[in-house]
Amino acid sequence: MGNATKKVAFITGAGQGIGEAISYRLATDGFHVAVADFNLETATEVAKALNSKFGDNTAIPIKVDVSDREGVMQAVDEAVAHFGDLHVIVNNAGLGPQTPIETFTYDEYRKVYDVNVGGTYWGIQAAVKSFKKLGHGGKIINASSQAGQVGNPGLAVYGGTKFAIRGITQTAAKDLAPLGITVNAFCPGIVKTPMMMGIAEQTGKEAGKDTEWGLKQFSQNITLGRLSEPSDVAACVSYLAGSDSDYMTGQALIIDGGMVFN
Ligand SMILES: NC(=O)C1=CN([C@@H]2O[C@H](COP(=O)(O)OP(=O)(O)OC[C@H]3O[C@@H](n4cnc5c(N)ncnc54)[C@H](O)[C@@H]3O)[C@@H](O)[C@H]2O)C=CC1
Ligand SMILES: CC(=O)C(C)=O
Repeated sequence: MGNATKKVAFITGAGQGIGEAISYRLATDGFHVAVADFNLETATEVAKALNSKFGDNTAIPIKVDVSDREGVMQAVDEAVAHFGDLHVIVNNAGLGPQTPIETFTYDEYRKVYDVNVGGTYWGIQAAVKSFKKLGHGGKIINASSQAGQVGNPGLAVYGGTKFAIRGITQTAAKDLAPLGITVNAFCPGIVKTPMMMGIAEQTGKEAGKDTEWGLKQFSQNITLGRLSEPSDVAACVSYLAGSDSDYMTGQALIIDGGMVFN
């Protein structure tokens, strides 16, 4: 069994955007947080900020490339060795480039699938290995998207990965329930992060317009009339990471301000 006094969460893509907000929210909820990112500089900044707000050893930064299976295994082991336990993994890291359907290349397809889908597979495997070693179940939380609910123009590759992540979530939920492990996904709408600003900029550029125009193309049908803050998403992930969601598995929680109605 593990020996941490607080629960422990491992969060990928935690150096900025939604992952940073999830790190902050789970630290607020009382978790130790492994702030894992390809960019060690931003991960270190986030961990430093959490330690200064919530106390020493609340968080540690970890460098990881989620597309590298062995690297993910090692990164999760590093977090468990440091904190002594693991209860939650949030497979949040993702890439979201525009990929025009007629012209995207093999390399673009491979890169996005390796990070978004591969990173989710390897995060699941690493978490299960640790949960089993620690002798308890746990929670696996995967980042899908509203673009994994409906097709978004220009996002053929990204959208494919986000639909795939919902499928992986349902399958893993069935495979892992006997081990006391729940697996759920979250599906944000249009969230004000560097990723979304990049997509909006490119959409605008291709139409000879600016980023603001590009953003409007994605955000004009939001029922609540505003874009999402990263903290809106983090609040729902807090629910998925906590005991209130214990009787929930294989689900995809849609947090999109009413863009997609099922
Ligand atoms: N921003 C949005 O509107 C939406 C985002 N999402 C999903 O939420 C997740 C987070 O998105 P954002 O915060 O917007 O993205 P972002 O691009 O702002 O941040 C992503 C983070 O992941 C890290 N990262 C990228 N590749 C990595 C790799 N191979 N290994 C480890 N870390 C890596 C980056 O360094 C960065 O810190 C993604 O999975 C995205 O698809 C879903 C729906 C909407
Ligand atoms: C970036 C993203 O997930 C969108 C447009 O839904």
